[in-house]
Amino acid sequence: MPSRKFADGEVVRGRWPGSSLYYEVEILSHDSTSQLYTVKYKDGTELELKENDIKPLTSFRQRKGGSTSSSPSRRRGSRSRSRSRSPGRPPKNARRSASASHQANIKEARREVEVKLTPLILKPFGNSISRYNGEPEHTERNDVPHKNTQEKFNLSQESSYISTQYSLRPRREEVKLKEIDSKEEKFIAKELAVRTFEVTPIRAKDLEFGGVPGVFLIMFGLPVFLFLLLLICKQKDPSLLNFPPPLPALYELWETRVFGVYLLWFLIQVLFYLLPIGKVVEGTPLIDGRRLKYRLNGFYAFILTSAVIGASLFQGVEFHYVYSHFLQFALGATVFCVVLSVYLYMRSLKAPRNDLSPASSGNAVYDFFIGRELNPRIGTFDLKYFCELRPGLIGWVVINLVMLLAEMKIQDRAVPSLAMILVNSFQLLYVVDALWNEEALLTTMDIIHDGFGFMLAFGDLVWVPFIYSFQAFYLVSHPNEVSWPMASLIIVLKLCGYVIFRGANSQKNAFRKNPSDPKLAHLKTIHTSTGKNLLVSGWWGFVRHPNYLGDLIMALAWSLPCGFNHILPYFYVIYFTMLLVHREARDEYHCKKKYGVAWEKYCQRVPYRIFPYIY
Ligand SMILES: NC(=O)C1=CN([C@@H]2O[C@H](COP(=O)(O)OP(=O)(O)OC[C@H]3O[C@@H](n4cnc5c(N)ncnc54)[C@H](OP(=O)(O)O)[C@@H]3O)[C@@H](O)[C@H]2O)C=CC1
Ligand SMILES: CC(C)CCC[C@@H](C)[C@H]1CC=C2C3=C(CC[C@@]21C)[C@@]1(C)CC[C@H](O)C(C)(C)[C@@H]1CC3
Repeated sequence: MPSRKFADGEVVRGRWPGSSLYYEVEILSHDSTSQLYTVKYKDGTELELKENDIKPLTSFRQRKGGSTSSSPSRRRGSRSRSRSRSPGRPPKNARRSASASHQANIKEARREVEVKLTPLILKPFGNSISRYNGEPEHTERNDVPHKNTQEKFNLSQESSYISTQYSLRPRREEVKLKEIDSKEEKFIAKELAVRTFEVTPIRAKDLEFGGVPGVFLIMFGLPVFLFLLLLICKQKDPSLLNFPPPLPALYELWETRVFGVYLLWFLIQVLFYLLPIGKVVEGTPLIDGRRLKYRLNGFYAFILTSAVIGASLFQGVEFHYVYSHFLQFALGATVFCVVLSVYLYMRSLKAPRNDLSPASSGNAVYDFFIGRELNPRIGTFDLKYFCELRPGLIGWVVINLVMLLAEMKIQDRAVPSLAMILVNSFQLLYVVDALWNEEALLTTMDIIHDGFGFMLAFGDLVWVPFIYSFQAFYLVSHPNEVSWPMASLIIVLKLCGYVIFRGANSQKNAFRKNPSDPKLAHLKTIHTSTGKNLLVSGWWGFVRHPNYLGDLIMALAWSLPCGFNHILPYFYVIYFTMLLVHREARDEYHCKKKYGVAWEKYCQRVPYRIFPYIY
């Protein structure tokens, strides 16, 4: 195995890609396969460099007097606003490295020529995000001259869908110099673009969910856990202190007829998805700049499903069958999800590199879980997008209705209990809201970052319908009478959660769609070097994930109608807190990589992640 020249932690000088400029960097790691070093610039930018592009500090001659540019960022003087923002361009008065002395003429020439580089942004939702939003005295830009402010040129794959390229606009005519300048800039821009669009599998240390052992455990543990929960919940005394009931053998749970009903449900949803109704929108730009088209007809699918369910009830279809075969349905959905995951993994092996998810790692087990392909499609049929909102989410509402009918039947009630009505209506609102705001799904981590594999297939098709309906399932065999004053308090809590959840999501979506929306003009923002801004006031100035806070408050309101006799109905709140805390950490990691210094500034301005003054 070839030996490495530089050790981890060593401070050296690394060449900025595409230029002949060297900046102080720290060696983070070395990949013996690709022979690349991961280095960190002073502003936090992490890049992979070849050994040839790294020099020991001692090989640089220091010049007295000049200010040192110690990162790809440039400290700008008074006229620097109109000058290049290229990482390869040296700052005015910047010290020159000895190794870059052959560039001297070019650099001298640059002093005479003013060149303006304008970031070309690949626009999410077709709106420019390069415009600065907000009043100057209320906002801060991280690209104005500032002692500690450095530009960050993020080349990570996460940021690639908003890649920043550079166009040159010479202000004065100086043909020769302009040519030299433009040649070098074009080269830098090309290299940046190439690197930006590169899909490199993530290294083992970056694997999420506890890496391979973690995802292995989740894949086997979660289905078992699901069946245990459902079995415990069916017991007369569903206390967790009781000995858990034994899991039935798989053949006892398997019913081909149930599986047939499940497939029929799935196919009906496919049919509704394919209906040419609803507007077509473009998703966020992909790694290669392409933007996929999505038809927004989830709400119509819900209306049509409601019509079919209503007609079936009218025809006397026995919905109790779903309740009495609930475990069998859960098994049918799990089997379907495993088959789907195998198909997704197999087809991903033939997928072009650009179609792979940034989360994929190259490890078969991990990729089977997280999903290798980002947007698997059969023609225009987007499998992930379809599964995320249709069979599982709408299925959840239908299951809740089944539980409501089962409660009336089993408890011999003329009308459903207030607790059941509360749970049903709260969760109906949540699902309808998701379908009504379907376009917002296109900017979620699931669509942009995670591939479509076992995790989302199981989450969408099994976990959501069979676990999210758990409160209603619990109430069928464990009635709880809720007083009207208590119900009023729970309704207020639910509405508070909903206002925060919807307000935060809508504010962010509107801002991402059109940052210069006059309705958002009062909001303060931080500018980032990707061209995208971050909101620092409004909901996003309250905590860093106000939408998670709202979601969690709603989750509590869904459980409270079940009373306080058992912890079981609170399982959802506990699980969801863990999910969102973990999700927040994942998002934080990606945003830090994407926005660097600007994200750190945001964290200083908005110190709490989800719960104000707590976390
Ligand atoms: N019921 C359930 O089981 C689940 C529900 N959810 C819900 O789904 C919704 C979407 O969640 P999720 O995709 O995780 O994440 P978010 O909708 O919170 O999106 C996070 C992204 O928002 C952008 N962002 C972060 N901070 C700011 C800011 N200050 N200003 C502007 N943009 C910012 C960043 O992306 P960029 O800058 O690139 O735009 C970041 O990556 C949430 O409401 C969540 O509660 C999520 C998981 C499970
Ligand atoms: C069990 C696994 C380890 C984890 C599974 C997680 C999934 C259940 C969730 C991941 C993200 C989700 C979203 C929603 C439902 C749950 C899953 C699939 C969502 C569709 C719920 C409705 C919201 O309004 C939303 C914002 C559209 C949600 C998007 C994310």
